[in-house]
Amino acid sequence: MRKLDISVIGVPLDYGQSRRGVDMGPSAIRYAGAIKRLEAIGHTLKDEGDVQVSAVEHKDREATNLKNLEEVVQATSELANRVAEVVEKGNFPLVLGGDHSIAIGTIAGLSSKYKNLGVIWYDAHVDMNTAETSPSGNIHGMPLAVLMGRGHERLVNIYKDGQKVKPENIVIIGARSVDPGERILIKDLGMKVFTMHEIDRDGMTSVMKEAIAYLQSKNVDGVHLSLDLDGLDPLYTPGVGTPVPGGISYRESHLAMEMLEDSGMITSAEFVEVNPILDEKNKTADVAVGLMGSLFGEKLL
Ligand SMILES: NC(=[NH2+])NCCC[C@H](N)C(=O)O
Ligand SMILES: [Mn+2]
Ligand SMILES: [Mn+2]
Repeated sequence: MRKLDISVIGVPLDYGQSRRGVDMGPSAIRYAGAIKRLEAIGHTLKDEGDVQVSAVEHKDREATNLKNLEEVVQATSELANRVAEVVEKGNFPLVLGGDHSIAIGTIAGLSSKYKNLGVIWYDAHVDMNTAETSPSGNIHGMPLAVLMGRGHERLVNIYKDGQKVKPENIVIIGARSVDPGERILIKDLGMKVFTMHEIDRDGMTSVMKEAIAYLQSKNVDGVHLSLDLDGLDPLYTPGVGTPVPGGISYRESHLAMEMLEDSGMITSAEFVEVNPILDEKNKTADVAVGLMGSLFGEKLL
C-alpha cells in the first residue's frame, strides 16, 4: 500500500447552488473523523484549513443564468492556487466540499502538474450544463463542462486559460439525471459514461475494471476522483441538496473505492455536496469518511 502525504483543504462554498448548508460540509467531514481515520491507515495528514469564501447574500436568479458567479470565481481561484501548491510539493490533495462547483478550482490547480489528467466523476448527475442549457442557473451543475473548456470565460479561464481536461480522459459513474443539453454534449463528445443501467446490468466490479482499463489506455499522468455524495442512493447519503433515487449502493461504493486503491492510479480526490442541514445525524459525512478509508487502503481484514 502507498503511504501518502495527504494535504486536506476545506472549501466551505455553497454559492454554486441554492440550498444553504453545504458550506458546512468540510466541518461535518472533519467532525466525522477524516484526519484520524486516514492517519490510522499509515498516511501522513496535514490539514491546510479552509479556503476563504465570501459571505454576501445569495442571489436567486441572474440575467446571465449563472448564480453567484463572482463568489464562485473568487473561491475556486483561491482553491486552484492552494491545490497547485500542494501538488508542487509532492503531496496528495484531498479536497472537502462544499458544492460541486469547487471541482473547477481543484482540477484547475491540478493542471499545474498533470498535463494529461484523467478524471473519475462519481455522481448522479453529469454536471455538464452551461448557462445556455442549465435549468437552474446553479454553477454546481456546470463544472465538468467548464473543465472541458465550455462555459463562461471567467470560469473556463480560472488559474490558466482554457480546457483543463480532455473529454476522452473523463469517466462518469452513477449517472441517472441528465438534462437535454448535457445528453447532446455527451453524444457529441463521445464521452465514457457508466449510468445506473450499466451498473445494474454488468455489476460494479465489471464497471470499475472497465473504467480503470479505459483511463490506463489514455496514458494519463494522474487520475482525480471527484466524488459527489449524491452518486450514492439517498438511502445511504440523505444529506445532499439534489438527491436522485435509484443510486449506487453503500457496498458498491466501497468496492469501487477499493478497486481504485488497488489500481494505485488515484493522485487526488475531492468529496463534495455533504449538507449537514439536510442530513440525519451526520450520516452522509460518516459515509464520506468511510469511503475515504477504502480509497486510501483500509481493509476489512
Ligand atoms: N453537483 C450537483 N449536485 N449537480 C446537480 C445538477 C442538477 C441539474 N442538472 C442542474 O444543472 O441544475
Ligand atoms: Mn450530483
Ligand atoms: Mn455533482
